[in-house]
Amino acid sequence: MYPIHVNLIGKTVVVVGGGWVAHRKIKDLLNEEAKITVISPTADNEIQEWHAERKLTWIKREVVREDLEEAFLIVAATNCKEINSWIAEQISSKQLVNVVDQPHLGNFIVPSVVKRGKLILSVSTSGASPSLSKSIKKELQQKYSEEYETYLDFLFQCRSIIKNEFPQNCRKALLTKLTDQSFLYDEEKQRSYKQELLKRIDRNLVNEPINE
Ligand SMILES: C[C@@]1(CC(=O)O)C2=NC(=C\c3[nH]c(c(CCC(=O)O)c3CC(=O)O)Cc3[nH]c(c(CC(=O)O)c3CCC(=O)O)/C=C3\N/C(=C\2)[C@@H](CCC(=O)O)[C@]3(C)CC(=O)O)/[C@H]1CCC(=O)O
Ligand SMILES: NC(=O)c1ccc[n+]([C@@H]2O[C@H](COP(=O)([O-])OP(=O)(O)OC[C@H]3O[C@@H](n4cnc5c(N)ncnc54)[C@H](O)[C@@H]3O)[C@@H](O)[C@H]2O)c1
Repeated sequence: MYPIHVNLIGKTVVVVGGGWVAHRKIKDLLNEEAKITVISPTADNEIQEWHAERKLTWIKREVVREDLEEAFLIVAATNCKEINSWIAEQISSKQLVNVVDQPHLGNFIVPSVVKRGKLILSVSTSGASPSLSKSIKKELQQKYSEEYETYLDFLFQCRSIIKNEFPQNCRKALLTKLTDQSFLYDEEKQRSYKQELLKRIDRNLVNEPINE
């Protein structure tokens, strides 16, 4: 299994089924700003609310082949094994499909995820034990606290400045320095370091060492 992070903004996603498993996958897909269509004769209350709020489109019937044609990504999440396998058979080699009850029939599986802003930690057991993925996720939630969100924004901004303004030969040292744990919980230190970088650029001192 080759792990990748896919940009789903505006992409057409079809979820077949409207039960608990579909619900869990849809919740995460909504955060990705995908264009979601749910095909299912029944849908749980929250899926119906999302439909009413126009966050997704629920088509209240059984799936047909045409529903799948335009989709970039498909989740086969019905409680019917035969329907889920049939969905996997309809998919072209250019589409992504997740089959929730027979993962080997699809071409991707969904990991357990911790998000802290730009930091994304995803855990998979290659399907061996979703429960273990969930429990490792809980350990990571403890270890990687909320502060990482601000810290990642700081790293992103400093790295952009360094990449654009500092000479190649001193970039690596500066970038490594930024991952020093002492920055993590200290927003004041983050601010002053960023100021120092900008000051260096203003004064044309980009080759001088920085003592933070
Ligand atoms: C990570 C997570 C993401 C998500 O779904 O959002 C996810 N499953 C989660 C939870 C979970 N799933 C199941 C249980 C009950 C306990 C158990 O069975 O262990 C629990 C625990 C719970 O609910 O507490 C049952 C289950 N899951 C699959 C099957 C079918 C099979 O194995 O054949 C069955 C049996 C159904 C049956 O009994 O019939 C299959 C898959 N589940 C995966 C992902 C993929 C592999 C991930 C990996 O590599 O580890 C894969 C292969 C396909 C996929 O769905 O992409 C999410 C954690 C959410 C979180 O982080 O909080
Ligand atoms: N991958 C996972 O994480 C995971 C976890 C638990 C269970 N499962 C498996 O996922 C499957 C679904 O579980 P659930 O709890 O969501 O089931 P559920 O019974 O709550 O929901 C099934 C949904 O599929 C819909 N459906 C049935 N036939 C359909 C059709 N022909 N076209 C469109 N929709 C149709 C139903 O109307 C219903 O909304 C189960 O088979 C279970 O084995 C997977």
